[in-house]
Amino acid sequence: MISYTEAHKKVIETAMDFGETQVHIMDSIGCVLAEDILADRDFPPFNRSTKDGIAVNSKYIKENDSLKIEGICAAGDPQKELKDFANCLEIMTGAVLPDNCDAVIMYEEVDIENGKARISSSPIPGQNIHKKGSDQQKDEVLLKKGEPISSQNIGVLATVGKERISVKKLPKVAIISTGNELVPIDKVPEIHQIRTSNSYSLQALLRQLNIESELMHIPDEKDILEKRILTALKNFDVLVLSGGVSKGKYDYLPEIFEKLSVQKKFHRVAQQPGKPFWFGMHRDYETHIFAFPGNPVSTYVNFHIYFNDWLDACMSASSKNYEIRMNDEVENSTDLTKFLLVSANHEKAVLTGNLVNGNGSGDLVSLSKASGVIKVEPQSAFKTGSAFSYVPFR
Ligand SMILES: Nc1nc2c(c(=O)[nH]1)N[C@H]1C(S)=C(S)[C@@H](COP(=O)(O)OP(=O)(O)OC[C@H]3O[C@@H](n4cnc5c(N)ncnc54)[C@H](O)[C@@H]3O)O[C@H]1N2
Ligand code: MOO
Repeated sequence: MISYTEAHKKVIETAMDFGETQVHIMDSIGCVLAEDILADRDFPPFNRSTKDGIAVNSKYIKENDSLKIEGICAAGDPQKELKDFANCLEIMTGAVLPDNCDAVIMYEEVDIENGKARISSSPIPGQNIHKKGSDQQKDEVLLKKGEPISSQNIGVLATVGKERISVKKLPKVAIISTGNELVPIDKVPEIHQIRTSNSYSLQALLRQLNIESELMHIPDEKDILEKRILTALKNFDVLVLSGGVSKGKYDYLPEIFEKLSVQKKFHRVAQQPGKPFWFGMHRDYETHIFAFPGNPVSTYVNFHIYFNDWLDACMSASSKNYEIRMNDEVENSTDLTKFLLVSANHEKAVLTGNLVNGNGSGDLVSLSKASGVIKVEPQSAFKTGSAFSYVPFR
């Protein structure tokens, strides 16, 4: 059995590039940019008024002058021109500063009467003007290839006219549940049966990562497992399985993978939950297999501590590291790396957490009370207030 650190390293080592694809701007949130996004023009593209008021030429006017109003510059009007430098033009926020003007005085500082504007102070050149190119200049890189696209980035993409964007392609994933005790969620289970909750948790997690996936259920029968897993290996980039990898008489998956020539990278990790995790790759089809143990907490935690980091590596994105201070004493007297469920809070800008009590890795409702897990090294004990590496669920 290998350690969690070794297992994690082996998973990350198999990360691969799935190529690029073009998506509509509104389907790009959360995707990773596969192209640099350049400024198609200066930002702002013209000297832009930041106030509603009057545009003037500061060199030709002084305090208490009464300036004749030549006209109005609205946002959306092409640039106008101040004819007489001692006059002014009314101007609206977002309008192009007229030619021969170098300052804007806001309405609150002007008295307008009979087509004239009296000013109470001398304007400073450049006041209330958002200067052309002062934010960014044409052809500057606004968003870098490799950056994840956030909602803040959407406005930037829109303003440079990128309706379709080149992003990193995400893997095609099949979620496979195994086990004769499982029934679909629209069926009422017999007393000895349960509904297949892991399939939906996994699909939800993948959806949060923008990955659409296909659900499959395969009964515990070797011939059917072999046939259907072979088909899935040929048609998907990743198979995420839950269940069927431990020591049970019907835990056929490791032997089926071997029969189908899937290269085993490891089976079983010195960790809890999630010890019976099986991970491998089919060389010919380049399909990755994450076969998570069936207990719901094991499946869910393993997805976070392996799959998420693997996907980040595939997207050349760096995984985030969080630290949390625990309000409880924490102890791990086993030889396994433990991942304990915690509920986290922000206290004075510090992330703090409390242990979530649960009934082990079969207690899926305990997951709903948790916001993530902390990693606790084997044979260790910590006082209240100690810091841990934290993996958030959301
Ligand atoms: N002799 C041993 N027995 C077990 C060991 C061990 O080391 N030696 N490890 C235990 C650990 S730890 C785990 S975790 C489980 C994992 O077993 P499997 O991966 O083989 O999973 P199953 O036996 O098929 O199922 C376990 C449990 O999970 C439920 N399950 C499975 N799939 C789903 C699903 N899609 N949705 C909801 N729940 C699911 C299943 O009904 C079982 O209750 O093995 C221990 N045993
Ligand atoms: O490790 Mo198993 O994942 O505890 O139930």
